[in-house]
Amino acid sequence: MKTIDELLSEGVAGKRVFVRADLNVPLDGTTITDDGRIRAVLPTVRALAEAGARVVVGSHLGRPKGAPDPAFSLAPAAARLGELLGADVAFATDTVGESATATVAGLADGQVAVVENLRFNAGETAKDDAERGAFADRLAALADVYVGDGFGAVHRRHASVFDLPARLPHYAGYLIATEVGVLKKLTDDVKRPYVVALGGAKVSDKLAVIDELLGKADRILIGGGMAYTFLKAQGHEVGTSLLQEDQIPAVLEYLERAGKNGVELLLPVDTLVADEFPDMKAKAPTHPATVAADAVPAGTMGLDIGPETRKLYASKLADAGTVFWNGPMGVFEHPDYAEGTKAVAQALIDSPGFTVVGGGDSAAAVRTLGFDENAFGHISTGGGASLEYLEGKTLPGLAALED
Ligand SMILES: Nc1ncnc2c1ncn2[C@@H]1O[C@H](COP(=O)(O)OP(=O)(O)O)[C@@H](O)[C@H]1O
Ligand SMILES: O=C(OP(=O)(O)O)[C@H](O)COP(=O)(O)O
Repeated sequence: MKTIDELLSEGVAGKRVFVRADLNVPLDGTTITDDGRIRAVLPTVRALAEAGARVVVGSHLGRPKGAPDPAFSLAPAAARLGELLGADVAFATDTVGESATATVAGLADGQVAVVENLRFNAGETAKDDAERGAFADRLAALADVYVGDGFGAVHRRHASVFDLPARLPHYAGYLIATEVGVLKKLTDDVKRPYVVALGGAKVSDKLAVIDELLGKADRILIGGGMAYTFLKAQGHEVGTSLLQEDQIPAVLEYLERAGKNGVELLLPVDTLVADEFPDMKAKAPTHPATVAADAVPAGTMGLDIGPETRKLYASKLADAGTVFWNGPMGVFEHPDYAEGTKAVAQALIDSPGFTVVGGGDSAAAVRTLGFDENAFGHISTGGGASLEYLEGKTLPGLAALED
């Protein structure tokens, strides 16, 4: 994999460099609640700008449906990037259209532009190679060189991640180099017990990784939205909690295989439930009830692990040699459902092992809940990406940078 240092030594002054970043930051309206992912790409953007490149930053934000949607505009992220760089950052109101073309043409050496959300274009995420390729061709017309630095999206076979680098000279940015360096250590030299804690809301993606993890981890702690598919699979009521019904057979097989392989696959023993999902903006008290995991009342929604589970999971992390944690244990954005995530974060800090927190929201959670970033071994900007790396999978966005 050629790195950005090689690009810089070859010289980039006057060249248009497309940086595929992951600026998928959590937003409250148009306010960025955690800018960690923007900070993470600064070294790459700054080095290119200082070397006189015309830097074009592209990213997705959220999961819009292949068409413009103001709720997912990258404008707030572009503004924050400008503040952090201490320089004006131009913003194109489309991704490959007239605004993008004019904005990029107007860049002077050393200037930076952000183009609008890549996923406002159906070609970005299309399954069809030709459709993705056609969009990648349009992106390629905006640049002379490609730098991949959106680690959080390298597991996606998307046009800007996979097809675009094939069309331009390509290099890995500093963030990708750092992330891969740390995760490689986790695959090459795992100190045991190796404990993986999984939660969050991207249930379908993350249930799938357990398949491989059953051959690697000693303990897997399940929390967040994915817990309820397990509880349902065991025949329990889960009310209106997040549920991936089609993965129930897979989950039953995981439970069986864990038993055979001697892997501890732990589920919550209690959970906090409420009648409805909390209003995040109001942050008003919601009066959750604590119930046993096998006694979720019909019509209620599980929103955090309960106090007994917090204690259980902390004890399972207390002697860990290595910990990888992806996915908040509950809806941590609301104070009534943050205790599970806080308890697991604290247990990582207290654990003697090497600890990695991965994922946009997990990283945001530890920062916004007031934990010291330096108390963890590594905070990765990618949840799904780091999980798939740890599974040993070939990641499209890394493979594309290799040839
Ligand atoms: N029980 C739950 N029900 C619904 N959402 C949940 C639950 N537990 C956690 N979440 C949500 O999961 C989201 C983060 O999920 P995800 O994107 O998978 O994590 P990451 O970005 O760290 O990979 C958070 O916004 C949090 O509110
Ligand atoms: O937030 C992200 O991943 P993560 O939640 O697994 O950390 C990345 O920006 C990828 O987003 P996606 O899962 O919508 O492709």
